[in-house]
Amino acid sequence: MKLLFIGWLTVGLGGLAFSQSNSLPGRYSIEDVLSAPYCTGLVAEPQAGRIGWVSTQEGVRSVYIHNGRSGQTTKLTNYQTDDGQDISDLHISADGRWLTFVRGGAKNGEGVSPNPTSNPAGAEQAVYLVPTDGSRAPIRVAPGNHPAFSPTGKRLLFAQGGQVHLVELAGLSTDKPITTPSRLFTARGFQTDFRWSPDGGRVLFSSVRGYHNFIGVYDLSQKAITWIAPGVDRDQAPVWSPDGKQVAFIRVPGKKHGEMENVQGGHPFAIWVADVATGEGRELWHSPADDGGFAQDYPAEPLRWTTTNKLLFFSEHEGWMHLYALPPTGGKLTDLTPGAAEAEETFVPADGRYLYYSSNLNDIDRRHIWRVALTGNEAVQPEPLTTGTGIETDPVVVGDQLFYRSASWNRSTGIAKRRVGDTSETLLFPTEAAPRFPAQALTEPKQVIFKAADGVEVHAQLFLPGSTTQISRPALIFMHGGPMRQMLLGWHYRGSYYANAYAINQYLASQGYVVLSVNYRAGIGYGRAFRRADRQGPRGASEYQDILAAAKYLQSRSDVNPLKIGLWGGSYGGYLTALGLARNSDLFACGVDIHGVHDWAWRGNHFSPGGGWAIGEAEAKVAFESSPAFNLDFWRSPCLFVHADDDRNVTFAETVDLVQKLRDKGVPTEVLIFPDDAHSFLLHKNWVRTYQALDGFFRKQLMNQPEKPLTSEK
Ligand SMILES: CC(=O)N[C@@H](C)C(=O)N[C@@H](C)C(=O)N[C@@H](C)C(=O)O
Repeated sequence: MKLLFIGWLTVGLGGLAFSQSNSLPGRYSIEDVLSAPYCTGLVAEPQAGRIGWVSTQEGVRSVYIHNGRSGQTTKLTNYQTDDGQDISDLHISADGRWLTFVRGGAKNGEGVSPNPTSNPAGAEQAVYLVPTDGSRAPIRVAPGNHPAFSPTGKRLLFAQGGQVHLVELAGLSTDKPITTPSRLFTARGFQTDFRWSPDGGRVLFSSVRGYHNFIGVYDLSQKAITWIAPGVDRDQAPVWSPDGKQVAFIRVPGKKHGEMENVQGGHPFAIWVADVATGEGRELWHSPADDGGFAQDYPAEPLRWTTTNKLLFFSEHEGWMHLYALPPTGGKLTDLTPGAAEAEETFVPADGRYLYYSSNLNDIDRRHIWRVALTGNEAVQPEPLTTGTGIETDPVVVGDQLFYRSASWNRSTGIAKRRVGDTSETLLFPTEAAPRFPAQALTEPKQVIFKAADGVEVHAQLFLPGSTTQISRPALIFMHGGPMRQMLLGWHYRGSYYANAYAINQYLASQGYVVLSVNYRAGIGYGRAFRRADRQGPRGASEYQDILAAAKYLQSRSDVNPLKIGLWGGSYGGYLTALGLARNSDLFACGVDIHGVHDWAWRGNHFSPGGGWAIGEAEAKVAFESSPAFNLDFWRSPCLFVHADDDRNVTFAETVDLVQKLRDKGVPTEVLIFPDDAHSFLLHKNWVRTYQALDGFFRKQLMNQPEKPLTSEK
């Protein structure tokens, strides 16, 4: 696939020439720092003593399984290329014999899956099954997603076109190990959130129907659906009681005419319980305010019913994302994860005795694993299971072993284990470092805290070049996307998008820049008030104060050249990059804007109703004024724009429009465009090209050095 590299190059005004002697020769390349395997999708089947995960290395995605009893790790797939086909949604059957996964990206509104290689045959999203003994290659079951094994592991449900399908798993010895998939039942709406009953005889699901959702139970023997407490609400996240006689679910108010999605807002929610036999339900608890939405969207398991008969759910009603316990008969609500911190990924073993979770408690710019007892009446006492300067997330427990995703400031995210209670970890995967990965050449980021003009405290991570000579260096400000994200003092856990960003900030420091990664307001990690800061984004861009404060911090450093401060970021970070250049080209010498939002008012009308931020007609003016596109008269600094045109999060037109308008004004722009890739680039080589272009652009603009020749395409 040929890349379009259209340079609209106008030599930018340089300001103070940056001394050649300050640009340190890179001790490693961009490909080197992106060469380590990166592990995601950690899943456990404790009954079978197994865990599974996905390892992505330079775009090659592989599925692994580890047998906790034998200690053996087996690679179950043999994909060989940077093919742009994501692998996700792993599950292991209770008997441990099968693993299922989804390969390929979800369809968009036109029913098309991402096809980043521009494969003329197109691309699909499909469900696969693979025996855990590695005896055969994965079996493509059917187009679809959301696979779910039955309790015996002999059946598999999956979604196709919003309907529930079933496949039976025969013995491996037969030449036909699975039956032909068939639709299990038909219901109106879009079925999701499948849950097998403990006896495997019924399937619990959510039926999404526009303004409302119903919870349904399909009985396989009666071939009948029972609707659970149908109302005018959006019922979601249903779970079974341990005895299969009841279900619990989260009830969110139904949609009103004209109501639009708002990623930053919240909505009231309630916890309900119902009898399956009668479908009759009742409310056990409701949030005191609009504390739902993010609390249910962010975690993998928004609601659980433990075998120790407790309902566990997330809520922000006390100002932080905490997990709460509620008796299924109603009554006292218990905060299981107290403290000025957020709880994220969770795991509860079958015995229901403990909750394991990841949190930034007592270490707000990292993540560690904690545990809290769910039985007995003793006071809630969270116990730290991992500490130190690493980043640990996604806990799962098999027997007495705790497995989790483990990273540090100079190690990409792998899979580690330790006996519960031990202070040291064993790195299970990868078993050896990638040959080119420059672990010894990386710099440990330092925590920096400063205040914005309105007094809001902002956390950041500072990456300093290795050289100790105090010289006046160029500096770069990195801004994450979302904006409900948080960069950390180590390799990021939220997929390759942010793991790559962390790696490139390391690389830029190695090139001689002072790099500051800014956790601006509207991000997570610092409580609900910070995340839902007033007048953010399209309502006034209040978070821009934090970027100005970051610049002020850098200007105060004697090792920074105040005339050579650049901006870079992706998506929401691209938005803030463009906003900085539009509003303060006097402060920011240049920028790299990767698929940024540039016109909130346009997004509110053309991306989705309200643009995901509930931007209505009444707010269109303030939304436009909060956008980079609002006033381009003062934009002088050069900008490199990078965007893929099958972007389903930030429309490609946002960059086409802005670049054309900047060209009309003679503003120096460059573009790097990837036909058919998506928002978070699915092709590793596109990330490499992006960062090579970013490296060359900053070298030219901030170090007055010629761009390095691009490495040849592999
Ligand atoms: C509806 C909406 O805006 N959802 C946001 C999560 C979103 O898509 N944000 C993008 C602008 C963005 O920053 N995307 C990536 C980088 C992310 O981290 O979400």
